[in-house]
Amino acid sequence: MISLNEVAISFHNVCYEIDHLSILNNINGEFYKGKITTLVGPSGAGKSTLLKMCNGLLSPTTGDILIENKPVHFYEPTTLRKSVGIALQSAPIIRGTVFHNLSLPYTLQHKSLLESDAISFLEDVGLDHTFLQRQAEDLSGGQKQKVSIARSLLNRPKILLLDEITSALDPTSVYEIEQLILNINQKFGVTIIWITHNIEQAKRIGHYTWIMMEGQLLETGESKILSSSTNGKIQQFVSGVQQ
Ligand SMILES: Nc1ncnc2c1ncn2[C@@H]1O[C@H](COP(=O)(O)OP(=O)(O)OP(=O)(O)O)[C@@H](O)[C@H]1O
Repeated sequence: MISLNEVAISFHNVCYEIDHLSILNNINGEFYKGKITTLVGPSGAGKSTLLKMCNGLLSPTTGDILIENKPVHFYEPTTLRKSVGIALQSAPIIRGTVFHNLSLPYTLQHKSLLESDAISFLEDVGLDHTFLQRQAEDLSGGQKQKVSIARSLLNRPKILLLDEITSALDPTSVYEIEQLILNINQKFGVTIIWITHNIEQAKRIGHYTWIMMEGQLLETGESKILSSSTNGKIQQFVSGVQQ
């Protein structure tokens, strides 16, 4: 039986310009519900720009982006930010305890986070209750990233955007973060879009991959395209990154 993927986000002829400079050029493609899509390409290809369009941080100059079949501008910005979470390379941590850091999205919504819920969010990212009262600034890079991911789960997002979240981490932490993202994807069915410069990671983690270059979407498909693509530019990019 063929199972058809449902679409979480679709791009239709999306262009983005700054000061008449083309940053994204006619992007057409789909991110599938409950799947992990890795986004790869050389520095400056437009990956972060494209990611920021998925939660309304940036808007296309022309073209349309649909989230669950509705245009991005249909959603109220705070509703959109709740259903599309984001985690960045440098996990933003503020002074105070892990509990204080975790509570932040709720504090901003004038809500309070129950300690039992905070523990459950920490457990989802592989940290036990003893972390709750630790000073967040004293944590290792990998632990800070886990707290940041736990915080981005607080609003129970349907979609999670990840921008190079493991590029500053040691191999053990990289492995742990990969495992917890896989777990979040499987346990909660969260759609993941993950920018990475690590081709092996893109193949290991992604069900699908988008390959971008110079503001264009060169190829999309199952992540094996990173090995099997016959496009010379892609072959050159992949072999260059792996050297
Ligand atoms: N506000 C801006 N003003 C001018 N140029 C910008 C602006 N934002 C992005 N750009 C340019 O757009 C291009 C794409 O940037 P973007 O950060 O999306 O690339 P990227 O693929 O994520 O790169 P990297 O892998 O290095 O993070 C780059 O050439 C960048 O310099």
